[in-house]
Amino acid sequence: MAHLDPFFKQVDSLQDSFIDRLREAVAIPSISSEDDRREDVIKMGHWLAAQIRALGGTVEIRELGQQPGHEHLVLPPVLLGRYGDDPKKKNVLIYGHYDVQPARKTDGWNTEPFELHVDEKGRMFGRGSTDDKGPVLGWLNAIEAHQKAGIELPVNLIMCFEGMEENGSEGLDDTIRAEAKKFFKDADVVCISDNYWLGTEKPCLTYGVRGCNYYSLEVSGPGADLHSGVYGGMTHEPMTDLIHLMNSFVDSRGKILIKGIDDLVAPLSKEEDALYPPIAFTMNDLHEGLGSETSIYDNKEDSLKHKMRYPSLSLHGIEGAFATPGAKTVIPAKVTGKFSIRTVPNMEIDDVTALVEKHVNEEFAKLKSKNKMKFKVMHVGKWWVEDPNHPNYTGAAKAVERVFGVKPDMTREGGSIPVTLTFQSELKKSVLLLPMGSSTDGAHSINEKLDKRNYIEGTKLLGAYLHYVAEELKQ
Ligand SMILES: C[C@H](N)C(=O)N[C@@H](Cc1c[nH]cn1)C(=O)O
Ligand SMILES: [Zn+2]
Ligand SMILES: [Zn+2]
Repeated sequence: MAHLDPFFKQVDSLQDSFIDRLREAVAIPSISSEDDRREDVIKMGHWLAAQIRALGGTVEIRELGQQPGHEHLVLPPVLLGRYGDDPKKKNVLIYGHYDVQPARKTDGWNTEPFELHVDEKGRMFGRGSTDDKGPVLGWLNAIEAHQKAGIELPVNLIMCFEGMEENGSEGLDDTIRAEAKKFFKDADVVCISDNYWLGTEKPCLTYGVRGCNYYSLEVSGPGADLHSGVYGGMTHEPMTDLIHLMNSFVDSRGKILIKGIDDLVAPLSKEEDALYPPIAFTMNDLHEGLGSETSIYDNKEDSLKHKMRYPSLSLHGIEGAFATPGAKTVIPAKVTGKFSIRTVPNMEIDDVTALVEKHVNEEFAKLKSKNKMKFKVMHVGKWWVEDPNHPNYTGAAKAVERVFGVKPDMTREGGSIPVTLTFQSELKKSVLLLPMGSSTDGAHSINEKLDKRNYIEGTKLLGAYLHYVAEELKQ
């Protein structure tokens, strides 16, 4: 595919303007989980639609109405876009999200999270740089570089970009179901760039994700926060009860202590066991990503299995807890613990929830507390696994070899992208995850970044993939 060379050249010469495009995107604090940022999420959706239109694409802005359970909030729109409409070409459906996780400088960022900061090593710091604004813009960059190189895209693009991915993808599944036989009806394959390489050097193709069941647990008792000197020892304390419950879920080696969870996990076959040793990943890669040597397992195979094919339970935080510096002698009246379980084959969402709820009720009963406890499901998304031998994957593997000169690792993602399963089951088409960012990008963390190399070579990869997958689909 010699005709890709002028495209690659254009990507190189346009790199400064591609970085400016990312700078503009990062400057919009589109945090989907914070009520007072909802306007910014909507603004970001409109900014993205304008970018697509400026490149000659069309966009329908699908409004989703009020957010269920939070009726004071309007859901950000889903963007349904198209670029190219040639009936002789195959159609690639691309998905991404334009919302981001929360970020404040005071969380420990070295630079302002919503100002793109490029350092001397080419690391581009900013919230959303790798998750998922950089990859989404990679698709637009690829279109622009094709135009400037005078090369036609070999496929039509169908686009689906949402603004609630980091907050349960509210409203998206219904849109996909409603559009499966309409807007998405011509899609031949689906490609999503919204996850990460295992390390920093070798690209990967990802054929699975873990699911995520996210829960909250509220414990309340006193009518208001109390003075611990005046009432301590005389009342059931909500925080004490909550800490007991939160401590009963998982041990410090990551073993889930909720009865019955392990029985839901598909057994490891010999064939699957053999997939892990060849993966180019080292304990150093893991330690670099962790920023420490606090890994539970001391070998890569066990580490990878516990990321890719076993469940994990994480404790995320406690609302209402006294969390600011100082030494306030308070008994919080109401505290809400938040935790989630990353699920894997064959764990069904409702079976997991039933076991968690039973466990919580039994543990709370043991406390004989007069406090009130409320267990809630905040959001759920199921795991997904795809056939990695489909032409969607062989095409992508050829594109990786062309751009990076290596065969990609085949991985399953530890994070969750519930829409993968929705696309697979509603459209009955192959879904591929083709990541741009690396393991050290710090998605969801402080100092999130995307390396310039990953952004620029990643843009080439997304463009090259369209050519190779078009070829593979012809055969
Ligand atoms: C992998 C993807 N970029 C991502 O970060 N997904 C989120 C989605 C989510 C949020 N709540 C539950 N799932 C994740 O895996 O945390
Ligand atoms: Zn993401
Ligand atoms: Zn994310």
